[in-house]
Amino acid sequence: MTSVINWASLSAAQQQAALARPALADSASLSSQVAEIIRSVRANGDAALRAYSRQFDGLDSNPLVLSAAVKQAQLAKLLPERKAAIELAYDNIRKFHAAQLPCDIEVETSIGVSCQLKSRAIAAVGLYIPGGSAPLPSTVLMLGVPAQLAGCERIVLVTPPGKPQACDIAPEILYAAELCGINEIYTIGGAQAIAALAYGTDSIAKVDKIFGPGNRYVTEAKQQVSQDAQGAQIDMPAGPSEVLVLADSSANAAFVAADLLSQAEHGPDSQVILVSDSSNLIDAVQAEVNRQLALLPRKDIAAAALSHSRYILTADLAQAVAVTNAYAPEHLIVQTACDDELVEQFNSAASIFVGKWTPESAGDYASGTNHVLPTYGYSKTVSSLSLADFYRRFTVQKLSAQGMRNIGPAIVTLAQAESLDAHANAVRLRLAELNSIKG
Ligand SMILES: NC(=O)c1ccc[n+]([C@@H]2O[C@H](COP(=O)([O-])OP(=O)(O)OC[C@H]3O[C@@H](n4cnc5c(N)ncnc54)[C@H](O)[C@@H]3O)[C@@H](O)[C@H]2O)c1
Ligand SMILES: N[C@H](CO)Cc1c[nH]c[nH+]1
Ligand SMILES: [Zn+2]
Repeated sequence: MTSVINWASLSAAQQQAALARPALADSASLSSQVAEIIRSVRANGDAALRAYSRQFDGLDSNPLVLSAAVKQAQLAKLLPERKAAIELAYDNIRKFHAAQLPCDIEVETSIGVSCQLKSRAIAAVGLYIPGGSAPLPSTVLMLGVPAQLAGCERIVLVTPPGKPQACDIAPEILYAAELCGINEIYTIGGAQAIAALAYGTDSIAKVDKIFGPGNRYVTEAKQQVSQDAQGAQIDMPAGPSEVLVLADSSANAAFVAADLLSQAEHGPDSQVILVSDSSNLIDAVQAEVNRQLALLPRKDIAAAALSHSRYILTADLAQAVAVTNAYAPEHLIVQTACDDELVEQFNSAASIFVGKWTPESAGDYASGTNHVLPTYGYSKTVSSLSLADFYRRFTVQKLSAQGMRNIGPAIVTLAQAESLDAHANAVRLRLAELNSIKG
């Protein structure tokens, strides 16, 4: 059993340490390892991609490009009930994201001065679908549906190939991709896939923006390429899964334990936290976690994640809310006697699951919300993935002669205040011309 942390007894430094992310440990060596992978892909292109597939994914020769024939052969293996479930999830995700379509706006700020805000789809997007430890067709929907709705011209999907062959991309991934109209698919994963999307190789043309979650290598690579002007923009740091459950004595311990385990099974560096004002509930959840863990096929992975899980006892629910806001979880599940009241008090969770009938699995797969979410505490300022992320916004302004007369003098005054005479001249010349026409 993991020991229970009594929050009130910790110093500020101990509280901060108790909320540290395991995936961020040893970040210096992670950063240099990933930098070397990116450097090698930039220097050696496809050859580097094949070498890393051999090293990390155990593949002797990776074709890199998924052929139409292999795709059809894999799709033929799809089970009907899985096809139906993917379609249900697709429909719900599409409904929720279609409601987010941006509207262009036009405002006349002064008479004769028109300002517009327009949105246009980003032309080329790269979607990273994790596949190291489990293929995630649900992530194809989370990224592919908004890319399709936005109307991105080129949608590229990369995913690590299953063993023993590069063509072993799960049929569910391929069917979800087909629903989203994605035809350009590459059998690569990890930091090397991110480098290929950001800089291009002989087989893969570079994209403008990279989307998608992944393990610590993938997430670090996304952050590195986004800091290079020649690289690519990214959606957000969406690393190893995290869930914080805030529950009181009214919660169902078996449900809470199942919710914690559902994220612990993602990977050894996932993090799951229970915060409660009830020590009885914490004891009951710990017992349930041990009982349910033993029955899981992925118990070794979940056990590794549980080794850095936390059970935090707070003095009351107000303190539980404060701990939750300080941690800024990717996912927050609330199971208390006053859920709706508490929801208003959270200011940093990326996605919130309210009440005993709302497991995180609902949002992971099929409620319609997006499961690509910021981790590592970034949700304090970074939002969950939405349709807007697939657009670029830009402004358009147009002044008529009257508009120039109306705001020109103020522009000249402001330019003079900034000692930027050339700025002022660009307006003075026009005002002079207007005055001469008038005269
Ligand atoms: N935050 C989110 O929105 C979100 C959503 C879904 C999944 N996730 C997370 O995505 C992650 C998926 O991880 P995964 O590992 O299963 O798949 P992945 O596709 O992210 O990573 C697999 C790749 O990692 C590379 N790799 C493995 N070991 C390496 C090493 N030692 N050095 C360098 N590269 C190495 C390999 O190239 C491999 O192909 C999980 O942590 C899961 O929690 C997050
Ligand atoms: N919980 C993950 C996001 O952290 C998303 C996911 C996909 N499949 C199952 N779960
Ligand atoms: Zn999940």
